[in-house]
Formats: sequence, C-alpha cells, structure tokens
Amino acid sequence: MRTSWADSVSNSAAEIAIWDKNSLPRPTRSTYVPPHLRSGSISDLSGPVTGTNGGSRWTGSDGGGTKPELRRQGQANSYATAGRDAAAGGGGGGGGRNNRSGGWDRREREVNPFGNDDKIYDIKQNFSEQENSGINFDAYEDIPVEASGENVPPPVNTFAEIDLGEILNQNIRRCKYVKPTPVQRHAIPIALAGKDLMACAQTGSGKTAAFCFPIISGIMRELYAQRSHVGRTVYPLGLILSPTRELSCQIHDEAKKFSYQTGVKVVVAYGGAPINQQLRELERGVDILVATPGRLVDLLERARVSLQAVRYLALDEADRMLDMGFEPQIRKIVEQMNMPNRGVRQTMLFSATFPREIQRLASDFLSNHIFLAVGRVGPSTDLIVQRVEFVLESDKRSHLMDLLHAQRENGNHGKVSLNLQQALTLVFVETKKGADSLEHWLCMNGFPSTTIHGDRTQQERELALRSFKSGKTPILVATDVAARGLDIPHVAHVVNFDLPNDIDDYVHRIGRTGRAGKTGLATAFFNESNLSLARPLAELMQEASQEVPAWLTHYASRAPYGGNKNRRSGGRFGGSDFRREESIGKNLDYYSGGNSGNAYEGLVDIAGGYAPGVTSAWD
Ligand SMILES: Nc1ncnc2c1ncn2[C@@H]1O[C@H](COP(=O)(O)OP(=O)(O)OP(=O)(O)O)[C@@H](O)[C@H]1O
Repeated sequence: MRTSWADSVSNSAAEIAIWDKNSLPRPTRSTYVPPHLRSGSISDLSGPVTGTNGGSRWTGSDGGGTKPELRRQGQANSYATAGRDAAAGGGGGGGGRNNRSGGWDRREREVNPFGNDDKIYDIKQNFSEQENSGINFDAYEDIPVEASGENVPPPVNTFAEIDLGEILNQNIRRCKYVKPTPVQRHAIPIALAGKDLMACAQTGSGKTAAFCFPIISGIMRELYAQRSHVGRTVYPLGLILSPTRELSCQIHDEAKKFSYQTGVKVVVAYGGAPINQQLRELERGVDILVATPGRLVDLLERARVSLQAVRYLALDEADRMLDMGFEPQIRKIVEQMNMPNRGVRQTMLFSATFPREIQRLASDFLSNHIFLAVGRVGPSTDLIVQRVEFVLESDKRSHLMDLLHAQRENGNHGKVSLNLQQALTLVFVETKKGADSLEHWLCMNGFPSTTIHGDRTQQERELALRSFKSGKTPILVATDVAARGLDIPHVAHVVNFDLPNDIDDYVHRIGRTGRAGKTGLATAFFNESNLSLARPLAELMQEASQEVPAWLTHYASRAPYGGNKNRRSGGRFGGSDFRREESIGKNLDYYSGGNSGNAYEGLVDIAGGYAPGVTSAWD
C-alpha cells in the first residue's frame, strides 16, 4: 500500500527518537572509529612501500601494475568507546596523524561548518521547522521512478533505514534533513551496495547528498581509511569532479558539513584560485578531493595528487562532463592516470539530464551499472511555473524592465507569488559581453545587479555570487557558467533573456529556482532566432502541465527538431537507460513506479520484490 512521505517521517521520527535516547551507535555500526581516533599512525611512506592492504576492496590489479601498495595501519577493533565519544560530539581525541603536516588534530583545525547554529535537532522539531520554512518535499512524492540493471537494491523510506553511521546521521540532522528525497531513497542503497550507478534526477532534488553520503560512509567503513602520502603526493580515496569552480566549491562545502567530525577530510581544488594554497591544504591530508578537471590535471602532472588509491569516483553534472568540451580531460583523468579500473573503483554519475549518446560514452567508465531515473525531465512539474513570451530581440530590455517593475511593485507575476524581501532574479544571457552590458544597463536603471561569466576573474566571480546570495545585488546576469548545480536559496525567478540552443541547458537553467520543494517562476523570451528550440520546449512544457501558448505550438509544428538530445533519449525522464533500448535480450532487471497511471510497464521482479501488485517503487 502506498504510504505518504509524512507517514514515513513520523515512523522515522519514532525510530530516531529511540535511537537518540540511548545515544549509542546503532548495533550494526558499533565498530566505526574516526581515523583520527585510531591509535595506529600512518606509516612513513617514503617511496613505494609494500605492506598489508589485504581486505581492501580496491586491492588488486588496476591494470597498470604500478600502484604502490599503500600501507595503512591502525585497525579499529577496540575503539568502540572512542567512537561513541566522537559520536556524542566530542570532536575526537588527539591521536593525530603522522603525515607531512606533522599531525592533524581535528579539535584544533576542524571548523564547525554549522557555525553558531550547531544544534542537533530533534527529528520532530526538525520536521516542523521544515514545514514552517515552506519546504515541501511532498511535492516530489508522486513522481515516477525507473531503475534498470542487475540486482537493484530496494529503496528506503528513511535515513534510519540506511546504515550510514551515527556521526553522519548527526550531521544529516544538523542539516535539518528529515527524510531522504526520492533520488536519495533509491540511489543511496544502490551506492552502499557497491554498485556503479548512473542516476538521473530532477534539479534541486538532493543529488549532492545522494553521492556524498555513500562516499563518506564508505571511507568511514574502510578498514584502511587512514590517508596516505608518498613524498609530497597525496592519495585521495574519493574523487568528485564537477564542471565549474563554483559548483566544486559548493559540493566541497556540502561534503564538509556531511563529514564533520567523521575524520574524513574533504579538500577542493579548482582553477582561477592560487594553487599554492590548495597544495598546502592537500598536504594536510585528503580523503575526498572535489575538483574541476583542469586543475586536477595540473595537480596530477605535478605529481602532487595520485589517483591510484581512488575507491570512489563521482561525476556531478555527468552529461556535461562527458560532452565535447570536457570529455578528453575526463578520459585522461579516468583512463590514463593510474586510477583503478572500472569495477575496481566504484563509479557514480549524476545529472538531471542524460542524453543517450552521453550514456553510451559514459558506459566506458562504468562496470555493470544500475541506471536510475527519478522524476520527469528536469524540474518537478508542480514547483516551477514556466512561461514563454514572444519578445523581439530589440524589445528584450524593455520587456525585462517591465517584468522587474511588476515584480518590485506587487510582488507577484501572474499566479506566482514572490517574496519580495528575499526574491532573487537570475537572468541568463548568451554571451559574456552581453552579460556585462545588460548588467550595466540594469544598474543604470535602478536595479542593482552583478554578473558572472568566464571573462571575470575568480575573485570577481566569487564576489558576485556572494553579493547575489546576500541580496545586496538581487539580480545576477549570468552565462551558462551558472546554469548547473548552483543551489542558491531564494532564487524566485529565472529569466531566459536569451534562450539556449539545447533543451537540456534550458532544463538546468530553470532548475536554479524551484529547489528543495520550493516554488519558482521561469520566464523565457522567445523569438524567431530560437526556432530550433520550439518543439522540444513545447513538449517539455506540455509534459510539465504548463500552459503552452498557441503561437509556440504553431512554431513547434513547423520547426525542425532541434535542441532535442534529451527528447531523443525518450521516456518520461531526463533520460532512460540506453541499454534497454539498444539491446533487447540483455538480462536487465527493470522496475518502473510512480503516479503516472502506468506504474508497472515491462516490469520484472527484482531484488526487493517490485512485482506487480506487491508494492510500487515509491512505497
Ligand atoms: N533530504 C533532504 N531534506 C531536505 N533538504 C534536502 C535534502 N537533501 C538535499 N536537500 C537540500 O536540497 C537542495 C538541493 O540539493 P542539491 O543541490 O543536492 O540538488 P541537485 O539535485 O544536485 O540539483 P542540481 O540538479 O541543480 O544540481 C539543497 O539546498 C540541499 O541542502
């Protein structure tokens, strides 16, 4: 029987309340000890060493035969008490690490990423706070899910059902996450089962946590979680790649929150920022490296980072990472830099869109992966009101001005109410010059704005983002550099001043609003220079139950089929498993669920029992 999110929240509340009361680690996780609490110190790795790493799942051939065996000592058998201390919030003892920085005592160094607000919320209080703040995750409840691959682990309903460990669970509560979002419910069990994963889920639906939790938890579990270095080279166990500097910083910030007091150290490296500072940070030790591809290649070539120990590889915005711009770099990183082979490492690819040709490319990096699609293409249907208006090129500025005035004066735009105190507007344009010029014009006309694009220095970009987030300049004019992944609270309105050529880019752009269950508005200015987008845009809007203007339908019926990588991939989702479409007869398990009125197409029974008439993927 279908149960609602709210029902399962009360169940999880009860479970967690009991668990909290005893303030003990859950029985299944009593042995985890943060690495910094372990008495064994890391070996002096002055050159390739031999030693024991038996039992490590990434042991074995990486194909290259050059992997130094990293000796990791200090196993965790008798540390349950210390683990409980840490779990209770003590922050850990000063076991220290004998690494190049001369020891890493987290009591001294680990800044509390939750700041002054570091309360571990009671789950019930937490839930009511979410309600008060207007977050409505029930908006994601009835969306369809498809999973295909061998032995797909069943989804969970609550974080309590997932064995992430007490410290990580405390951090989840600190983040005020009451229950997993749909993609987390499905993806985390798959990742924890050690399977490779290609996950396609709506923008703003919590994909970051979906790959961070299993990586952090996996590193915590590894018996060999002590970090290693040889000379000045560091050996991260987890590598998270993302296409933009700002997104890498954001993932780093999130991952640091999730890994607070776990002993798992997260470091970020991205271009445009001084490399020396990043090198110093790396020298202090790194378990998870979050990076943009260019800077990572630089670090690899300087032999300051080695990928030989990578156990977990995650590509965020994976379709972007594998399109023409990035693919050669990603291939170099994954295939030519001594990273353990697919099947030895665990690889996870996430995005809101997965065109078929990119999936095909991506399968080079995956081993027997599970394909997961959660929700319809792009953003949740109910959360974002999409409007498209016919605006001639020459009228765009005055039209934008009208919108902004209306927004300023009455706080609403059509049926969408905007909270004017906090509403931020993100305006996408095609070119860097166009961004500067529009920003200047807006400022001259009394609308404080700033801009972010590739011609600005990294310092300017970061400043612009801060100024926008704080509301000091409530309008941000951006090129596609801000289209993916950025999670900026209070973006109430996204304006596609210039529409992109690709429908996927549109999906990601409008996904900057309507995040985490909140509502938003997306307005697009369309004219005859956007003809190739007419059809996919009309289809996308129709699928999302949006009002499609008659003139757009007319253009769509006459237009060539452009901007449609995503549409070609078929199905109700931002992508569907190309393996199912391409090779009938491959022995893939498959389930499909949700409230689409057709919950069990082509269904086979799989691990977890998603058989017709038993339970839907969402229950
Ligand atoms: N379980 C949860 N409960 C409440 N909020 C959550 C939960 N998981 C994630 N969030 C919040 O939801 C927001 C969106 O998450 P995130 O940025 O990971 O989305 P995403 O799916 O990666 O989006 P995009 O496709 O745009 O990159 C963030 O503010 C995050 O803190």
